[in-house]
Amino acid sequence: MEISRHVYFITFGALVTILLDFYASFSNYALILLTSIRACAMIIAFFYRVIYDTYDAKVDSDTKKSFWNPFKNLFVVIAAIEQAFVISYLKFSSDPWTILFIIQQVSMPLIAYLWIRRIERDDLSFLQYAWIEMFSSKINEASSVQRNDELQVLKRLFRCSLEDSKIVAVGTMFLFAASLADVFVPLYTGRLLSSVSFKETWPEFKYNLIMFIVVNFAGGFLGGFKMGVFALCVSRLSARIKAKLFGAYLRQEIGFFDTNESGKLVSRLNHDTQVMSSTVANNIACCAGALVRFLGTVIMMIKLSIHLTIACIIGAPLILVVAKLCGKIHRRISEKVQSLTADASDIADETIQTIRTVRSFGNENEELKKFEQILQQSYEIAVVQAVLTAAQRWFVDLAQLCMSIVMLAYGAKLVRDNYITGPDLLAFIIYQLTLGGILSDISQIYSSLMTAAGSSQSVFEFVDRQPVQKPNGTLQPENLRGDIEFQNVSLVYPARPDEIAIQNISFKIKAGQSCAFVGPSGSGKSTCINLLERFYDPTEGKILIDGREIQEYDHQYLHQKIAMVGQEPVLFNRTIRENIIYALDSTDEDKIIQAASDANAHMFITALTNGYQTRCGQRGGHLSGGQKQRVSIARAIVRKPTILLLDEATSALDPVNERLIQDTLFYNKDNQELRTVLISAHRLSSIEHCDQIFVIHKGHLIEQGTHEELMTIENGIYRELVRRQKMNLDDD
Ligand SMILES: Nc1ncnc2c1ncn2[C@@H]1O[C@H](COP(=O)(O)OP(=O)(O)OP(=O)(O)O)[C@@H](O)[C@H]1O
Repeated sequence: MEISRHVYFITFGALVTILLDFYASFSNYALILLTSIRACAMIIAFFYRVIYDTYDAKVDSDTKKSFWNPFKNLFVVIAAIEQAFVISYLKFSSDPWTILFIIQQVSMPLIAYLWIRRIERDDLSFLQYAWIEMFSSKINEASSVQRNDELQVLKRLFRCSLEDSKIVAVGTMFLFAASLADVFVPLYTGRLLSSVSFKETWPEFKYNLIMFIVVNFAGGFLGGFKMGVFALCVSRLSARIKAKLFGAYLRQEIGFFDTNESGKLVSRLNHDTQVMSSTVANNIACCAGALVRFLGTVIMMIKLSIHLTIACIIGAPLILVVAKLCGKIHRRISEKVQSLTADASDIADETIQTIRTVRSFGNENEELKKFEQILQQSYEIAVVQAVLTAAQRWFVDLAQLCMSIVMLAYGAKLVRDNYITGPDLLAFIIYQLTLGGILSDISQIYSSLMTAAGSSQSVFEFVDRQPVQKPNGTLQPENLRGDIEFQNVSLVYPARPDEIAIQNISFKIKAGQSCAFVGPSGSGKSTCINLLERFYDPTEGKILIDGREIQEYDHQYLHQKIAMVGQEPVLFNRTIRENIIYALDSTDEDKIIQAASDANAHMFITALTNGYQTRCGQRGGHLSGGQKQRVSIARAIVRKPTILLLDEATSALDPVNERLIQDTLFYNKDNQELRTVLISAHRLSSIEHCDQIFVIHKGHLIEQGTHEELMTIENGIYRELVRRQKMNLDDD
């Protein structure tokens, strides 16, 4: 059915009810007045709608809603007050017609309100809609698609927690038992209080006292167990999700890390997974508990007095409307506070990470000022938030107080008319207050479940993400010779999809050769080396090692045979020894010392107080640039690679040391063979002796040959680079 037809249908139904109300309330002027106002409002809205739908179908639905919403809310409020009047003037009896009439009166405005909202939004089921309507505080933010997604995500999260089904079952048992005990607390509190105030007999007082102690003790005791068990679930779930997410990160291709900042990924890992696990375990538990308590409380209230229960249900929307209105503003403000807090922590994080740069520019005060500015902004918003929190509390309390006054006045009338006893009225009032608490609990549970769904969605997206790289093969030949071939290789980096980093590059390197990539900065030298490490797969073309495509090889095998020392060698915050043997199962001490000696690092390491046990600091920050380079060279050669990739690996060393190390690098002492070595270097004097030199310029391979051959090319780039370097000119 179209939206407008729904509206006509509802409006027509409401008009019929109004006529019925006129008929029922002919002797009451206040009621006639209210009914008339409602009727006028409805008629105006009805014709407005007809005109709108007929003549101005082009007007966007938001504009229509902005007109329709106040009317609709007005109907509901007036209808609720009107129904309250109608009921208060009824002569209550328990005959089915009266009950039917009451149900119709109570349900009509609620149903109309819910349906109108439903049709204005998305095609949700009535129950889904009722749930969102009653408890959502972010009505306009999410589309139905999102809500369905959120529901799916929550279901999946729930399934994840079911892996601990036994623990969850025990927790749920305690939860139901504790909630059941809680249901009886108001009853016996009321009875105990009234046995004191109405001076009941000692046995009655004793019974109420014992029951009061029993239900309170049982509620607290079982509740404690429940909390403990669910806390266990939270930590198990959190550990599982964290491990899954971390595993998913490690599976991704390097391009993924180019496009997703590490801070964001770490925050997902630490913060979002925690939010997910704690919210789902705690809130699903709380939700189940709250529903048990809600049902129990309503049943007890009906048992104590059906009249008061109905009056209470009529008033409840008023409190919900107030709470929801404040909640909406509150949420917006807290989002702003959260984003400012995140900004502040970003600045702090970045400044601490780059403290050396900040210090070298003497920019500490500016950074502090920036930080303080954001703190000030978030403080100002926090003040508004504090005022609003107070106002919200005040409004909700006021609404509750009004409700309580009405209930007490109406309750007193019922006591006078002998519909309810004094002690039961007291118990009822306590139940009514408890119900308010439960409703607000449920609304908070809903909000935090939605927050958890938001966090989970992005976490699951990462968990499900399949790396956009060809899967690794299984090839593990016993001997890898070390022949390399590039066939028309091109690469576009994922972070820069519009630029070609290298294009149509082809060359062959024989096993045991040493080759160098040279060219101006940014020309694509490191890119060629990265491709051999399989950090990226070529966008076009093939890379062959010993005649087989690089992706056919097993991942672990390939990285045992190919070692790389990068431009900015990264060491782990572990000991030097641990850094050298990184990713190796076992290495005897002699081999470690041999590798360190070959990398010309043994001397400086043994000169340190703790020798090989010296810790390197974060990213190797406790060592000098040259020391870091030498430790990482040792790390590369200790595994006796068949192919060694050196990307500016000796740039921080003096020429004498550089030459010394290079001589040992080309030779694989294990099998007494030369190894294939690829060097990317700016210092051209260090690569003159290489078997082949590839000159790369703007992503193209433009010259290739030995030093001597390249020096003979007239106007050749290599020759020009050598000339400029000899004259100490910049090579860019
Ligand atoms: N991860 C990346 N994402 C996007 N673009 C990149 C990435 N790495 C390099 N580039 C770009 O690719 C081009 C080639 O870079 P590459 O690092 O291969 O140059 P290079 O010749 O090694 O330079 P240098 O001598 O300065 O190290 C450059 O334009 C660079 O900006």
